[in-house]
Order: sequence, then C-alpha cells, then structure tokens
Amino acid sequence: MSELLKVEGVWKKYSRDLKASIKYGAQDIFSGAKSQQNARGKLRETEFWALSNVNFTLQRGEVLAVLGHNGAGKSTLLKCIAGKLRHDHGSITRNGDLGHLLEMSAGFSPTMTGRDNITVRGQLLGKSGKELDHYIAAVEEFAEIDEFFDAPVQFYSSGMKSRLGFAASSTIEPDILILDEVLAVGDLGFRMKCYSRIDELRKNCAVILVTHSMGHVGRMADSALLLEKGKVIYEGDPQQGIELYQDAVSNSAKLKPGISFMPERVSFGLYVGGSEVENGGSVDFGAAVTVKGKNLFDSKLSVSVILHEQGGSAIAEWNSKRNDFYVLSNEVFSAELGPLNLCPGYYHIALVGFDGGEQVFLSEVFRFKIAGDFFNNIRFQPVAEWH
Ligand SMILES: Nc1ncnc2c1ncn2[C@@H]1O[C@H](COP(=O)(O)OP(=O)(O)OP(=O)(O)O)[C@@H](O)[C@H]1O
Repeated sequence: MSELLKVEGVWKKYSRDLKASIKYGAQDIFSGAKSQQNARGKLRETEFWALSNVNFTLQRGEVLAVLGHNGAGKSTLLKCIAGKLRHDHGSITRNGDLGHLLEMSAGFSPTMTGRDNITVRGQLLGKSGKELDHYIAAVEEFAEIDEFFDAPVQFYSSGMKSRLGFAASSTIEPDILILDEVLAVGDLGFRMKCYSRIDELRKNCAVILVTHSMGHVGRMADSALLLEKGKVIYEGDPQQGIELYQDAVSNSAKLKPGISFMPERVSFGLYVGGSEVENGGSVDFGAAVTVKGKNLFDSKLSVSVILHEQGGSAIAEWNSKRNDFYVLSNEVFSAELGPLNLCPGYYHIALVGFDGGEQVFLSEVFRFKIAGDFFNNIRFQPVAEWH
C-alpha cells in the first residue's frame, strides 16, 4: 500500500456574511503569506471555522467514508482536497491523479451536450485521437443515458447528471476518487453498477466517499472519519463510526410536535420478552418484539403498526384488518412482530387506527435502537443442491 493523500492540520474559515466574505477574501489575497500565518486562531466578526485542524492519511486500496451532520464540513473538506477551495492553514499532499464528483453538475457546461462536455473533459485530460474516442465511448456506455448523451446537459434529470458525472470521473482510473453524495441519486440498477466500478477501481486507487446512507458506508468503507462542526471527532472502524454518527443524529433529532393526531386516545408500547422497552431504548438484534396497545375510542378499530427507518421511509407495515382483527373499545391488543432482523441503527414505530375506512388516529412516534452485531447472527451453511 502506498500513501496517496496526507491531510495535515487543515483549517478553513468561512464568513456568514456575503459582503464581509468578499472583503476578507480580497484582503487575504493581498496579504498573501501573512494571512496564512495568522489564519489559525484569528477569526473576524461573522467568521467561523468550517474545518478545524483536520488530519488523516489515505492509502491506495482504501475507501474512507466521511460522515457528519448537515453542515459538519464534509463538502468543504472534499473541495479543499480537490483543490476547488483554498484552505487557510495546514497542508494537503496528493500523490497521483485525482478524479472527483463533488456536485451533480460536475463542472459540465449546461448548454453543451453530454458528448461535447465529455470530449472537452477528455481533451483537458490530455487525450486525443483514438484514446479520446475510447474515453468518450466508455463514458457513453457506462452512463447509459441513451439519446440524452447528445442532448444539452441542462435538459438532464439529476439522476442523468449523476450518471454522466460518475461515468466521466470513474472512467479515467484516478489514483484518488472523491465522491460526494453521488450514490444518493440514480436508481438501484445504476447504484449497483457504481458499486462494482468502485470495487474495481479501489484495487488501484483510494476512494473518499461522503454519504448520508449508512448502508453505503457499511457496504464499501474500510474506515470512517466523523466530523462535527468542522472537527474530527472519530477516525477508525466504519461500524464504530456509523454507531457514533447514528447516536449523534438520534440525540439531535427532535420529534415534530403536532405530528400525532389524537394521541391521547391511544396508548401503545414495545415489549421484548415481556419487558417494556422505554422510548429511545434498545432492542437486541434478533430479539422477538411485540407491540401492545389499548383502544380508548368508543368504537372498534383496525390498527396498523408502521416501522420506519430513522428519517427515512416506511420499511414495514402490519395491518390488523388483513387478519380480520379489530380492537374493541377499551380493549388491549398485542401484535407479535417477531425478531426484527434489521441492521443495527435507529428505527421508529408508529400506530395508526382506522374506524371503517377512515383514519382516526396517528400515535406519537416511538423510537428505538437495534443493537448488536448484525453479522454474527446470520448462519450460512452448505446445502446439497440448489432446488
Ligand atoms: N461558501 C460558503 N460561505 C460561507 N459558509 C459556507 C460556505 N459553504 C459552506 N458554508 C458553511 O460551512 C459549513 C460546512 O458546510 P459543508 O457544505 O462543508 O457541510 P456538509 O457537511 O457537506 O453538509 P451537508 O451534509 O449538508 O452537505 C456549514 O455551516 C455551511 O453553512
């Protein structure tokens, strides 16, 4: 393994005020080296550190996931590494070619077609003749945007831009590949293609990945860097990084008041092995979960238990009507959900009640964490035959 990137004591400041930001920027350019020396520790009014003393190294073959809340400084760090932004203090040493996809438009001219943009990019990379033709053909093949390749980029959907951008950046076989939220866009088929391309490239390069999807981190990263307000608060094992990040997200997540509709008319709880789990509590991976509730309405109701990923979409729903089960007025009911074999992380459960076809309540959201080692609980074994 060889070291491809060294980030040492990097600081970057921004100003919250646009006018002040332009003025300070001009002053810094004129004061040159002096500003570099004074940069650390000196903040003018309205300025703040978007990155404070960031250090890490990246080896060939390594995939590093940069994690953090919105505004933690992830994109700023990637832009500094890519040379798109000048950092105020510290040093960034790159050994090798860089490919990056920092924004969806990825520096494409909106009025030029995809093909023309790729041709210009290829030429800027020093390609000509057959080599340039190969590059354009390879990008066109990977992006799979068909006739849009010959349409102006301004008519592309965000998914198409990300396809073209990823294809353009990953086809040059860079030494360091920087991807900022690229895999958030695009359909599953394209994401799978991106995964295999990254798996292929990582043998010879280093990848820095910014994503809010912990699935991507778990699937691809060898290490994680967790940023909070511009500071590195964790560096190391990705699973540990994911847990710390999710804990931080969960602690800062505020449930919106007003989301519940007549919550006083329903009560429910989560139980594991007869014991009630407290809101925000933890459930071991693989433990059988039961929801118990009481109908405080005057009429009989059908109920749905809905399971959500934290901040994400519904991933399961159990509806009593499908079992032809109705909860009578003032009756207690239970729904045995069984083991929730979900990746460790935070989830939400809510209860919805229906009187006939009409929704009559939505409960408060119950938050819990699936804890434990996901992988240890899966048993693989050989079997005699396929069918
Ligand atoms: N050009 C700018 N001028 C002033 N402040 C900026 C500028 N760009 C970003 N910031 C601020 O710097 C901080 C870090 O921003 P950055 O975009 O790096 O965060 P991030 O971790 O990438 O967030 P997200 O997950 O939302 O993309 C934020 O407070 C942001 O508002």
